[in-house]
Amino acid sequence: MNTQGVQNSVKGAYKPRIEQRILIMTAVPAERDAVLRGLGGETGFDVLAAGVGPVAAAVQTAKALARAKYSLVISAGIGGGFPGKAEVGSLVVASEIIAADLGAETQEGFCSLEQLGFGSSRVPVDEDLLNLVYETLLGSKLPVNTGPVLTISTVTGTAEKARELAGRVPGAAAEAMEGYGVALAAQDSGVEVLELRAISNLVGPRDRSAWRIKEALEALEAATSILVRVLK
Ligand SMILES: O=C(O)c1cccc(C(=O)CC[C@H]2O[C@@H](n3cnc4c(=O)[nH]cnc43)[C@H](O)[C@@H]2O)c1
Repeated sequence: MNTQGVQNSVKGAYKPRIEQRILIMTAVPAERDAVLRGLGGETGFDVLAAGVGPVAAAVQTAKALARAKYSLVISAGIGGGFPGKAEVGSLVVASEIIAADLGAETQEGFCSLEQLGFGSSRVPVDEDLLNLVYETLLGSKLPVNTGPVLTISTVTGTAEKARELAGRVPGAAAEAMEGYGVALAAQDSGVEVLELRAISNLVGPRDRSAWRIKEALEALEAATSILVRVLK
């Protein structure tokens, strides 16, 4: 928990200590616009489209955090769901934000930053905040799961790679391309972070024609319109 928020022992009791803004980072304008529609003109939120990938996300998040005070940063957008963990059209709230391809390939398999001794490839999510968001969405009857969300720089395009990632991160629910960049910038500023993904496709063999972007953007909008009531 950082110094900008207050928690007590009651589950789901996350409350910003003073009125501060919430920053929502998306990748592309279509995601930003879905979030803005969900917010319905509510004040206290800044919503940005940073570009695709963790580097653009980190750079733009850090710049935004330098411009204003925020109590919370949310990485939001569409994402791929791991088969059996998150269906197309559903939502995933990250329990942990993991840089899944940051490391080294070896003859024995993938070596993470931790294994290489270069720090952490994982950014934790505050448990009370996660519970508040997950339970709110669950209560709203929107299809929602929680689990680790992987950040990758290259969209997974084979069943073999999907199996490798799921094997490496037990319980992995979704993958996307920005969460870890947003999370690292937030962590560096001592601000809490969340990642919310609306599932447009399954992680596995590439079939861009099967991506259900419209449905995912509608789910993102619906989730935002529910969450706006509890996050402020
Ligand atoms: O073409 C469009 O209309 C359109 C509208 C909104 C978003 C897009 C994107 O292509 C966004 C790219 C964005 O999506 C995330 N994403 C979605 N599925 C996956 C996946 O299976 N693996 C990794 N990332 C995924 C990712 O965060 C990209 O930034 C197009």
